[in-house]
Amino acid sequence: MIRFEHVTKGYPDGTVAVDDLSFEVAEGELVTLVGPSGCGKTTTMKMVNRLIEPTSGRILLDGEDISTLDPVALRRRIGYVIQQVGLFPHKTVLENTATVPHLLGWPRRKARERAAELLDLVGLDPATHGERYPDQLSGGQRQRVGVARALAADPPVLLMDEPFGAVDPVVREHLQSEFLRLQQQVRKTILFVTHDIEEAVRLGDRIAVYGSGRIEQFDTPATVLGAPATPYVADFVGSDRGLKRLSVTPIESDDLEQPPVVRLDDSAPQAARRLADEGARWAVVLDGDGALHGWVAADTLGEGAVRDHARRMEAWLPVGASLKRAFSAMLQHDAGWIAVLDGDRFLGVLTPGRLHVALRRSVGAGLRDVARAQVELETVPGA
Ligand SMILES: Nc1ncnc2c1ncn2[C@@H]1O[C@H](COP(=O)(O)OP(=O)(O)OP(=O)(O)O)[C@@H](O)[C@H]1O
Repeated sequence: MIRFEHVTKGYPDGTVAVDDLSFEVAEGELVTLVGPSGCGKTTTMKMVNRLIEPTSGRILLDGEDISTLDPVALRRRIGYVIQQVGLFPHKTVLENTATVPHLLGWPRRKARERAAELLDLVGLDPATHGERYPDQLSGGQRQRVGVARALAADPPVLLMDEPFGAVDPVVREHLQSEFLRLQQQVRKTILFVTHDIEEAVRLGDRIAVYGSGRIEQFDTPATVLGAPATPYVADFVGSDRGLKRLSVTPIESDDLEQPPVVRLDDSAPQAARRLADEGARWAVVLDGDGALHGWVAADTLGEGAVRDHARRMEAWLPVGASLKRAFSAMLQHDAGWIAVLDGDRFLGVLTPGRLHVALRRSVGAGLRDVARAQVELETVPGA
């Protein structure tokens, strides 16, 4: 969808902001560009909407060389969100959001309807917030208007330059979660600049880690954290990269252990004998429909049915949740294992041992992907 081919940007004073950059962003993919200040992230992004022209190389959008396109028409195909938001102070939130549809010549009513729909999508009530002016909103709300405005004309591509940089960490995390949810719905092709590695791994399908003017590694968050390509990347992602990896690795059904399972209506003495035979100290308890009810300890199984002795499960997780959530739930409930469900269906339990295996699996899987990434990076000398 967006392809950089040997793109270099040099300035007359000899500064090389971006040096022979080659990479590709697939349709519907969110790529985060991360690196220290001055490494060329913003330059990379601004070359896509031609706010900056490369010195050499070319950028293709959907196969078309963007240098052959009219810059104004090009920008209307590309949503742009920046940290300072850049809302027009004398226009209402609704008018701000409708800016691009208006420029595209949409009828006024249609543009306003679209703007209201978008405000709703980013979590702002158009009736309450739509008629306000930007200075009557909080910083987080202004960022959301910025995102809504960028999406208004439904551009296939979004460029986002530290869009959540100006808000406090709590609001920021909230905006990131909402943004991820939104991206699930709209599936735009996104280049997202940040200097925050946490944000980069949380949001990116893939991450480009920048050194000075060059990409040092371009891969999935799990691989960048699990197998940094260079000492520079290892240093940049931080010594706690193992912990960060927990948050980008999902629980898969293959990671789970299968403990003994009993049903609520089973006879308790029979269940006790079975657990004793299997040498198990506890079992998961399912109801008649196979949905998770809770668990039962072998040494508490007396007379009657399992339901008379079973305890409700305090915590469980959906398959696909992050290992970080699993680990955090184990700590919070002081539990040695956590049940994992697919909808209502019980899949198995995650234990600390399996969690470790899952972490190693995520790096292995990431490494298998490296072949693909190398193909894309092979034209970048030294990367
Ligand atoms: N007009 C210019 N003339 C000379 N050098 C420039 C010019 N504009 C940018 N640069 C330099 O290009 C390099 C890359 O800048 P860029 O804005 O892309 O960095 P960045 O990674 O986005 O940094 P930040 O996170 O601080 O925004 C920097 O060293 C910057 O000083």
